Amino acid sequence: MSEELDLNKIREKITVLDQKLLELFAQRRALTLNVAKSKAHQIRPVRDQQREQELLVRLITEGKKLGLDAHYVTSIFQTIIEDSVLNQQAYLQQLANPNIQVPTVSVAFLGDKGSYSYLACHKYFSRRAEKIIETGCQSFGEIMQLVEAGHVDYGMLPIENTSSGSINEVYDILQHTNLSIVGEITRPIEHCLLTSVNTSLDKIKTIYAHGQPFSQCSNFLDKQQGIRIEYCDSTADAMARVYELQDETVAVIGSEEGGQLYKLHALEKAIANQAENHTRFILVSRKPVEVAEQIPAKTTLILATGQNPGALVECLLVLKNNGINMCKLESRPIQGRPWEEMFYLDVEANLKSLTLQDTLRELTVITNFIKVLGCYPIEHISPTKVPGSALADA
Ligand SMILES: O=C(O)C(=O)C[C@]1(C(=O)O)C=C[C@@H](O)C=C1
Repeated sequence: MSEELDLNKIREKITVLDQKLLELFAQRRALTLNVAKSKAHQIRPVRDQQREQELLVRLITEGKKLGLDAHYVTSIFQTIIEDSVLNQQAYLQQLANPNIQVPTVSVAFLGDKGSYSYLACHKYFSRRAEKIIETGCQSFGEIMQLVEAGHVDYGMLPIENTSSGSINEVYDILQHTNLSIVGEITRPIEHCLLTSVNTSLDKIKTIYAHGQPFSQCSNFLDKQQGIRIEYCDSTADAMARVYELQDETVAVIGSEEGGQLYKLHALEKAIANQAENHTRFILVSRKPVEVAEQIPAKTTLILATGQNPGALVECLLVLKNNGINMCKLESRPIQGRPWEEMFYLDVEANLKSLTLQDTLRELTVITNFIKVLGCYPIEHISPTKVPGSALADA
């Protein structure tokens, strides 16, 4: 066989190229850290979407000359830019909060190894800490208690999901805590049906699942006949039970990534009702953080209005008049005060800004109760769009 077609030889060449690519990625990352240092100096925002667009259009054009598809080039560089922005944000946050606990952090989360919360912790701290000391918990209340008592630095809590909506239990707990929200992370939730032994769907008699994944996969489950659902405290708990059983008639709903930690494999993938299924998690801590001016910030408030008509509208008008965008509004009953509601608002503004300070003063006058739950960097990096003309002839 000619050397050109010798598989081992070709793979060796690919390995060499991949190594070079990695080194180039690392070099680019190091340069963007210098960009962050320069921006810290000049107080310029991390994100510069005009620069991103110019960069993408140039790379698409150059890529086409090399026979590379425009969508391929776009998706690679959007991922690189997302990493660059998140890295710069993490660096600037360290500068703004020199007292932040690093390089080792302790975090409490729901479930055990492999739960969606566990995966969110690892993703969140991957660019912020060298070592994570993990504490899996059985309930959201336990997570809050561990952080409040100082046994751990942080608690990771799921707060909303694009399919099943807000997680009320977490909202209710936030009414009664002194902890601050210091970060957020949104993760894709890719539910799979996982098994511990080789089997087929028609043999499955019992599915273990936590309530949230169960409701998010209701369409798939409705189609399965004669299957019993066994509710578990967490996805990790469900996965551990299925691993122990080593039974071809049982399966669990969980992520493929988490399942790997329990030697489970996916029998069915993408079983959620909605193809795009994401959960937003919040990170709580005893001490609030400051958000660097170069980073887009979100502030979460809770407030209670009087029972008079239009009371909430009045509050929203204060936001409107101050040009503050509200990205989430939620209401929950106030315990012990039937029919009265506590409102939770996420606004896109930095607590340090004069505009938000003025807004809070105005809101204080017209509400019965108001509290800031935290101000933290917006973690969601929406990809910069490239003009259709650049993508054409792909
Ligand atoms: O050039 C900058 O200003 C950067 O911050 C670097 C970079 C990139 O990684 O290329 C990242 C974020 C900006 O939105 C634009 C470009």
